Amino acid sequence: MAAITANGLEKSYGSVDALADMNVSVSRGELFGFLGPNGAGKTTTIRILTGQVTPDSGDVRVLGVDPTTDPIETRRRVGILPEQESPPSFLTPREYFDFVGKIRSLADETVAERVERWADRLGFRSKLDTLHTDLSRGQQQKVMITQAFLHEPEVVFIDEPLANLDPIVQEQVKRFLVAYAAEDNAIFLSTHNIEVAEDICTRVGIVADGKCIAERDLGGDGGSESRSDSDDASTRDSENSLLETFLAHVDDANARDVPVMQR
Ligand SMILES: Nc1ncnc2c1ncn2[C@@H]1O[C@H](COP(=O)(O)OP(=O)(O)OP(=O)(O)O)[C@@H](O)[C@H]1O
Repeated sequence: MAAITANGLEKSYGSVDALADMNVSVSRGELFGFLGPNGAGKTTTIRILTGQVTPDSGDVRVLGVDPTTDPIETRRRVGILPEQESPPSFLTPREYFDFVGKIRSLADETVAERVERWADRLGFRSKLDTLHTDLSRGQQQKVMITQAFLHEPEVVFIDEPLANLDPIVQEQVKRFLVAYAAEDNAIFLSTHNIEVAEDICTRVGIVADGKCIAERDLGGDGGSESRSDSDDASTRDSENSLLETFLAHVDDANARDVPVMQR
């Protein structure tokens, strides 16, 4: 059973069609990159998959739960790292993690032990008792990464996890994400950053105009293995870099005459 599926998702905001027949499926063990330009529909898809927005039509399942009818159970089971979200300015990281631990039904000792581990992993131990308002953007980002993984969820949705982090921490987070997905979890990673996707993702979906217009297997180590079903487009993709694939499909989509890859 796939960890995440979305079939035929449509969503409009007034006259703006954010999603138009979005289809995507992610299995356990995958670090799936969701790659697309501004306004392509990535955040809207994540918000539907995490029960924050109701689609106009289409079916979604996350760990067998329907986020449209059971958003609370969905959010209980998954981790979410939203784009550009800050921890509460009036709390310290330790207070915030205690709060997150409570709503995640974690024992106090479990929270304390995991917080220590994450503070060491990301290098913010000295800031655990500093108000968030006095932390840098990067330090706040480390806190947000920690809260997403605190309950060790089987599925994690991440919007641009590496923004504001220094190169050493970026590398640590990337290696952590690869290892976490490999432990039979699923990570859904939305990004504009093709190099990051190429570096760590097992597979990417390229999104434009509210739908997934192409997919590419990367073999999990930045390799260039192509999909097993070899139509002309995927054969061509296997010979191109991810950047070339991305630009080709997005340009095609913008011209609105792309032959959509069969999925
Ligand atoms: N709450 C909203 N009200 C109106 N329009 C919205 C809303 N949320 C998203 N949109 C529109 O829906 C489209 C898809 O937006 P979405 O945020 O899903 O794209 P995205 O791929 O995440 O973009 P980015 O990479 O810039 O974050 C855009 O045209 C956006 O302006």
